Order: sequence, then structure tokens, then C-alpha cells
Amino acid sequence: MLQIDSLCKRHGPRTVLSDVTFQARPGRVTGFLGPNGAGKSSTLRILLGLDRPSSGTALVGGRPYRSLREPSRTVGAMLDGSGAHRSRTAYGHLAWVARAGGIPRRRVGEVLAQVGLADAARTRVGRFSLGMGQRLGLAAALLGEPAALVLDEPVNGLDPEGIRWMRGLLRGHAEAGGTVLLSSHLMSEVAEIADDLVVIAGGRIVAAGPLDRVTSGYATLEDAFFALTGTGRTEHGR
Ligand SMILES: Nc1ncnc2c1ncn2[C@@H]1O[C@H](COP(=O)(O)OP(=O)(O)OP(=O)(O)O)[C@@H](O)[C@H]1O
Repeated sequence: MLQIDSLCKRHGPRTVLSDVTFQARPGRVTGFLGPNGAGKSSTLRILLGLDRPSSGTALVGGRPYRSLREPSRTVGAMLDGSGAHRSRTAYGHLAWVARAGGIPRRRVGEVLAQVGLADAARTRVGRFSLGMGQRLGLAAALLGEPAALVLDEPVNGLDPEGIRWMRGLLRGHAEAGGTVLLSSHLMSEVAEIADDLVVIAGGRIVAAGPLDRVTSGYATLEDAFFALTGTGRTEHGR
């Protein structure tokens, strides 16, 4: 369970998160949706202990990330793609992440196979496509076999086949009792993957609940997105 409660974040005079409260539950894929600059990454960074809130709490399995005893076995994260250095091979990168997290090296081969990168294990990350980078980022998140996954824009750069694959993997994780929280700025992508939706706009939660309930009453998913986030029609894409 991921629990965000009354989170506020200010940068100087600027308030980027106001009273953000929501949960991502085990057995469910939760989509965290909002236009660019809405506050998704800011929320996920606080949840993962990379930034501190001005007030409020963000808990992973009932604890703040920074007080987790075995963080990489509790929550797997992907922010900004794979985060791997260009000169490293996929295998080398994952072996390094595994060592840092006290995870047995045998997991490296397992996660490479799980994300479909077994044949690219010895390829340097600099030669990866955006989609391969996303798969590598997901592999790193899966290394510690965590119950919770937190993924920032995981389908960014994936082709339709890649999105379908990602959906299957995340669905399997949720069906095995895991918790999945993923952010996206595209309603159509998130609607393909999520059970529950949390919509953020201007640093505030504007809707939350099961996907069909949040989007009901709108002619199209796009209409729902624009109505909920109050954004103009130019907001489509990056
Ligand atoms: N260190 C900072 N100082 C000042 N403002 C910041 C800082 N970090 C983020 N912001 C602002 O906070 C707001 C929310 O940014 P955030 O990155 O969380 O949005 P997002 O929903 O993840 O969008 P994107 O998909 O574009 O990253 C933005 O307006 C951003 O400019």
C-alpha cells in the first residue's frame, strides 16, 4: 500500500503540491494522471525519499521511504527512464544496482528475461532505443522483487506492442497481490493499463477512484481528461 496524506510542497513562494491525498492499493494498478507540470514527479519524488515535503506524509507499506529497512525489496522505482550510464551494458548496470541493494546477482538474468532484454544484456545502454531504456528501468525496479512498483511515465517511448507488454507485466504484478502506481500525462495510455485513477492538476487532486467511475459521463477519454484537468486542447502530448 502506498499512502499519500495531505502532502504540500513549496519551492520558495511557489506552491507545487496542495493537500495531495490518495492511496495506491495492493492488487490494483493505479494511474496517476495529469498534464505536464501538474505535480506528478514532485509527488513521486517525495514518496521515494528523493525530496522532502513542506508538510504531510508519504508512506510505503506504512513507513516513510527513508526509514525502510530494505527499500529495494519493498518498492521498485523508475524515474526518468533507466538512469543507466550510456557506457554501461544492460547487464553491467543491473549488476551494479543489485550490488548496491544487496540483491543476489542471479536476479540480473531473471529480470533481463522478464522484460525481454535477454538478448541485449551485453549491449551498451547508449545504443538502446527509448523503449529499451524503459524496459531496462523496469528491470531495475523489479530486481528486489518488491511488492510495490512506482513508475514515472513508464510507457513513454513504447510502441503499441510495448504498451501491451507493459500492461501485461503490470497486470500480472497486481494480480499477484502487488501494488502498482504509474504516472502518465496521456489519458489514453493510462486507461489501457490502470484499474484506479488519480487525477492531478495544478498541484491538487481533482478526481480519484476506479477508472470507469472517474471517466463516466464523458463522451471520450480525451473529454474526461480535459474536463478534469481544466487544460486546453493544445495540451495533448509533450
Ligand atoms: N526545484 C524546483 N523549483 C521550483 N519549481 C519546481 C521545482 N521542481 C518542480 N517545480 C515545479 O513544480 C511543478 C510540478 O512539477 P512536476 O515535475 O512535479 O510535474 P509533473 O506533473 O511531473 O510534470 P512533468 O510530466 O512535466 O514532469 C512544475 O510547475 C515545476 O516547474
